Amino acid sequence: MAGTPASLSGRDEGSFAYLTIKDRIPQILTKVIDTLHRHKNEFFEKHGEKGTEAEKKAISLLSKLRNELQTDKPIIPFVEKFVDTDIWNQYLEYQQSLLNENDGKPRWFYSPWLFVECYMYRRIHEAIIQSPPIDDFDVFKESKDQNFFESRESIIALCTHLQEVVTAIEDLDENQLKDEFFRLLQISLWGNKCDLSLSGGDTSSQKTNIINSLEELKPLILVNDTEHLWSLLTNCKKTREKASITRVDIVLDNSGFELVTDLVLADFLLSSQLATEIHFYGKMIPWFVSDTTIHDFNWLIEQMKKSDDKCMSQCGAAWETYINMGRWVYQDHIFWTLPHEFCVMSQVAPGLYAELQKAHLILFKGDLNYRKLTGDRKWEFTVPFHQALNGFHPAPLCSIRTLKAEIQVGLRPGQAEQYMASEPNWLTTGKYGVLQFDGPL
Ligand SMILES: O=P(O)(O)OC[C@H]1O[C@](O)(CO)[C@@H](O)[C@@H]1O
Ligand SMILES: [Mn+2]
Repeated sequence: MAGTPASLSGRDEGSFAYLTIKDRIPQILTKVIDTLHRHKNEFFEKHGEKGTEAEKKAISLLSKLRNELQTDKPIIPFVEKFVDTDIWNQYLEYQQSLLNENDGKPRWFYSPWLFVECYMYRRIHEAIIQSPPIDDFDVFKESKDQNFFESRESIIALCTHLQEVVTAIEDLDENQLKDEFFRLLQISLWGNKCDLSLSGGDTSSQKTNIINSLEELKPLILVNDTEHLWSLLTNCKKTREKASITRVDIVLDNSGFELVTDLVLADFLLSSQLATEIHFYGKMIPWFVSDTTIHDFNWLIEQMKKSDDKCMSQCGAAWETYINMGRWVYQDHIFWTLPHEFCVMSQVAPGLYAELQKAHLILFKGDLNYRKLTGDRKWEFTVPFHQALNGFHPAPLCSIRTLKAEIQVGLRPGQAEQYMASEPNWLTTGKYGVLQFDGPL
């Protein structure tokens, strides 16, 4: 693509991309294989010998995949028919077309990191769907659920807080509402620390009450555009006609604690009438270990509803009502599990792009979405966010992301250098975060 910098890639030895492909991805694959092993008896009980055979088949396909990766073999096309197989295989051809003659085929440690990392998760899915009758098994389900259970205390604290706010909402003045909005945005931001891909699939839950840590964490927000979000939504609220809507779309990231923080924010947006309708987008297949699928979304709300904690169950019941009333809408689209940068969405998935255009504001949760928003490219730190979006402007948008990849744009001159000097890994530990807005002011 002319005028855009090169992609992050495993070609850069020692880079985070390189280390992810070398260490983290094989570790995740090994965990997936272990998980299948551990469920052997369950598969047998459910499907008899056929279940055992399927487990063996999936494991052999995944072992082959791990071997291809570790020996830097060419990226091979998908064979199993699925809704996105043709698009994926076309994309593989496109990656091939970008190479010079003597570069050979796209390879794990040579091609763009975003592409090969997405490809790995799609290959895991292929191994599973090639192994009926266990073809609907989510290899990451167990760890996603564990993250939710381990975060119980923080979830209770958060739900208790939300119930207090919602009960008193009519009495809150403009400043108090604004403070609450900022608080819940920050909670949703730090909720993004809890993904299971960065930790190589190891547990990463929220064990402390995050509300008490917000002040301490504030200096770690490198770009904080929350004022813009507040102006935009209060403006919508003031100018809105009686019957008209304000729609906020949330492109979800991880299930478990992070999803609770997002739903709490979504609840507040409706309760405060800053929005009248929320649309959520999840993944159609298990993705980057902890990403939310429709099963995770429904499962989590069900767990909340039947919790023995009163505030948790109140939240669960309210959220179910929002869904039944159509004020919360969950939407799937295969585009979210393709390897494409978002700047090509209008060509690759025009229907989805048109859908996003209906939003007054789009919130993109998490690091992978940031990588796709900016194309996972080696942008200068001071390049404006608007420029790095490379033409992707369906509606005003905001990235809510903790930094877990060597990419960040829109910083002030000197800001990056300041962190670089004292903390060489500042870009990849999830310690820092951004609430970064793009849209007309
Ligand atoms: O859940 P998130 O915030 O998208 O983070 C997933 C992250 O996992 C990693 O790919 C590491 O494997 C990050 O670099 C990546 O973006
Ligand atoms: Mn994720």
